[in-house]
Amino acid sequence: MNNNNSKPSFSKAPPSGGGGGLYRYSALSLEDISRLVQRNVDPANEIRTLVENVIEQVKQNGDSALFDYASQFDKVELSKLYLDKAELEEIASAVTADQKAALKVAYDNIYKFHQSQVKAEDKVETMPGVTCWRELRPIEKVGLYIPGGTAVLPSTFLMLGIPAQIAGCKEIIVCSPPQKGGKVNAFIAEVALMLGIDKVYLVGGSQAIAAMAYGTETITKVDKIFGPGNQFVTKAKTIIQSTTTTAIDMPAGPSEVLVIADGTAKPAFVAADLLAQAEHGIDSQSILVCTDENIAQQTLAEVEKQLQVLPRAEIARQALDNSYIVITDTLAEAMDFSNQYAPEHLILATESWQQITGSIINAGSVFLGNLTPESAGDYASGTNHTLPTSSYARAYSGVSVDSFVKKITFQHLTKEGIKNIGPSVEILADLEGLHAHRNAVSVRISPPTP
Ligand SMILES: NC(=O)c1ccc[n+]([C@@H]2O[C@H](COP(=O)([O-])OP(=O)(O)OC[C@H]3O[C@@H](n4cnc5c(N)ncnc54)[C@H](O)[C@@H]3O)[C@@H](O)[C@H]2O)c1
Ligand SMILES: N[C@H](CO)Cc1c[nH]c[nH+]1
Ligand SMILES: [Zn+2]
Repeated sequence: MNNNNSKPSFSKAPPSGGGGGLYRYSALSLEDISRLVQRNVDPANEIRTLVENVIEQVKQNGDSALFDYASQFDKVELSKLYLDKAELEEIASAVTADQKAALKVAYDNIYKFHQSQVKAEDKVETMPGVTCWRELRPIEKVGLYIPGGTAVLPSTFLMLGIPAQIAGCKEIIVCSPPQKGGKVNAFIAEVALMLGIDKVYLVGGSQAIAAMAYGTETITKVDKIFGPGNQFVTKAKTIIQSTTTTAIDMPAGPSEVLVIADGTAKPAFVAADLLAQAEHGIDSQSILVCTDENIAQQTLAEVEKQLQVLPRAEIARQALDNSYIVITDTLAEAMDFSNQYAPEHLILATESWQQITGSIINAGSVFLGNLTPESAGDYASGTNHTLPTSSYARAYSGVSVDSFVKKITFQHLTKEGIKNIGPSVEILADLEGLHAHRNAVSVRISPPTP
C-alpha cells in the first residue's frame, strides 16, 4: 500500500492468505481476524521482565531508585523529586492568554460533562420494611499519571484531575516524567494551578506507577492509580493491581483508532483522523474498515500527502507500518470487524451513522459522522480521553467520575421488615448449612425467652 517511494503505509504483516496490509473481510478466516485484532502483545515477556525489575527496585530503594531512573530513562539529573506551588507558578507564567483561554474552554466542557454524571440514587423498599440504597464516597488517595515521553499531555491532566476534583478525592498525587532541567512543561504547571494541585512529582514510566503503588520516602502510597501511558506504564499498572492493594482505572496503553467509512466518507478527513492517532507513538495503531475501495485508495493518497507536512511524520509512519485496511461489502460487516477489534476510538465516517450505532458492542469512545474529529474528544468536547486500549474496551469503560468513587450499599430493616424477610433468609441459610446465619435472623424474629 505504498503511495510514495519511501516506506509503505498500512503494512501490518498479512495473516495467512492476506496481502500487503489491505484485506478483504470475506477472505479472512477466524484465525486471521484474531491475529489482526491482537496488539501490544509481549510474547517473550521482555517488557514484563524489565518492568518487574523496575518495580522491585522502587519497592526496595524508594526515592533513590527514582533519582536513578530519571537519569537512566529520562536523561535528567534531578536534585529533588517534585515541584512546589511557587515553582509551578513560575513555570506557568510562560503560558499566553490565548493558550489559557483554550485550556479554560476544555476545562469548562470537561467539567460540565463530568458533573452531569453525579446523581444521587433513590432508596428502594424491596419489601415492606426493607430499604436498600447506595451512597457515593470518594476514593481518598488517588494517583494521576500524566504521560510525557514522546509528547507531554496537559489534556490528560484535565481529563484525570477534573473528575477527581468533582468526586472530592482528598489527596491527589500527580506524577509526570521530568523534562529538561528537572521541570515540567508550562501547560502541565498551568493545569495543576487550575485544578488547585500544588505539587507535581517529576517521575515517569513504570517507576512512577511503582512509587504510587508502594509509596516512597517522598511519594504517598495511593488507593488507586489513573492515567494512560506507553507499554511500560501500562504493564506496570497491570502488575501492581495484582501485587499490591492499589487499584487501577484500566489498561490505557498506546492510542488506537478504527475508522468505519463508506462511499459518503471524505478521504481527507479520514486520513487526518488516522494520522492523528498514529502520531502519538510508534506503537499506536490506525485501522480503516471501508465498504468502498475507491475511498480507501483516495484515503491512502491523502495519508501520504498529509504525511509530507506532518512534523511527527516519522513516528506516524512507523505506527502506520503496524496498521492495516479491511475492505468489507457492507457497513454491517464493518461493524462486525470493529466489535471484534474493540477499538479505543471508533469513528463512523458515514452519513448513515444513525443506522449503525445500535450495533456497536465494543468501543471506548465513538465519533459520529463526517464532521466529528476524534481530536475534539481528545481535547475539549467534554468526554474523557482516558480510554481502554488493546481490546480492553470489551470489558472496561473510559475514565469518569464513577472511576473516582466507591458506591457503598446500605440497608435498614424495621420490625415489619425482619418479619417479612426473615423466614426466607432462614430457609436459604438452612439450605447452605450455615446455621449461625439462620440464627442471626431467628434471634430477632423470636428472641429466646430469658
Ligand atoms: N489510552 C489512552 O487513554 C491514552 C491517552 C493518552 C495517551 N495515550 C498513550 O500514552 C502513551 C504515552 O507514551 P509516552 O512514551 O509518550 O509517555 P509515557 O509518559 O507513558 O512514558 C514515558 C516514560 O517511559 C519510560 N521509558 C521510556 N523508555 C523506556 C525503556 N526503554 N525502559 C523503561 N522505561 C522506559 C521513561 O521513564 C519515560 O519517563 C502513548 O502511547 C499514547 O498513545 C493513551
Ligand atoms: N488520543 C489520546 C488517547 O488515546 C489522547 C490525547 C491527548 N492529547 C492528544 N490526544
Ligand atoms: Zn490523541
